[in-house]
Amino acid sequence: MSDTAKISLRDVHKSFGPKKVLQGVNLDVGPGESVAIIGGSGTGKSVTLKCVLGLLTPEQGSIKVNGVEMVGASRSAREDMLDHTGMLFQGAALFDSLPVWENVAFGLIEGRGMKRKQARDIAIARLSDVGLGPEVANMSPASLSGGMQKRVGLARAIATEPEILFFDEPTTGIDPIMGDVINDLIVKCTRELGACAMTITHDMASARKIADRVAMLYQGKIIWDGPVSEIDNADNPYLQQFVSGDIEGPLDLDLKHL
Ligand SMILES: Nc1ncnc2c1ncn2[C@@H]1O[C@H](COP(=O)(O)OP(=O)(O)OP(=O)(O)O)[C@@H](O)[C@H]1O
Repeated sequence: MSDTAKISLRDVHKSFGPKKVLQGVNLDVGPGESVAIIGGSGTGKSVTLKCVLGLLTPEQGSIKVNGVEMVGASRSAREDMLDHTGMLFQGAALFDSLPVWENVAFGLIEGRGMKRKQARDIAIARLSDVGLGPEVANMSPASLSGGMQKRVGLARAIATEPEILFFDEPTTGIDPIMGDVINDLIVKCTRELGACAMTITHDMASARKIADRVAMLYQGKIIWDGPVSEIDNADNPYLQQFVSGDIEGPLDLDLKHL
């Protein structure tokens, strides 16, 4: 798998002072595949994502994106990688100073140098893909509901037709019904692009819907990795406790982090 993987992590270690967060993470995301990294609060999901995006540097291990080593990569190699990716941030992270369409078109105008008129037309088409009409194009993101902001964030993530999509806690902060709408849109948009996706989430309903495969992070390692269809029958007590949400079980939930 690692030769053809779009994203490949090998023996990734990341510490903060004495705190060892990642202690040998191995994970592959294949072409067109959607993988969710699940795990409790503070297990290192965000740290893993930040390492892949180059926002944090692991002290050991390899992270390849499209076959290119990202650990210790030059700024231009990292920018080239980011040019092929789209990202839906937790909380959408839109610029309130720009109208909705310019948020969606940001990567097209700033990254690709596209003319504003053409970029605006594409932005309106992408907004339509996520169920938003042209009337929202000139609105300020601040005037939208949380669910609409997530949709705009998704439209922005897919605007440049990336090969790789990252979703950071896509359903956090919105109600379960809107969360389900976002999950459906993520599946639709990812499929239409033929992109691969890496999602970090602690929302099992979202992971089940979005992902082909789930990888569970615990104590710095992926302790279970398998198809979504095998989650319920998996013989792994850590995964079972996490999936069922039981308080009692082998997961060593460190209450200091909650
Ligand atoms: N920049 C940093 N400096 C020091 N410690 C950090 C830093 N970033 C993360 N950590 C620590 O790494 C651990 C893992 O954090 P991380 O944010 O990856 O957890 P998570 O699994 O994403 O949790 P959540 O679901 O609550 O967001 C935590 O103990 C956190 O305090």
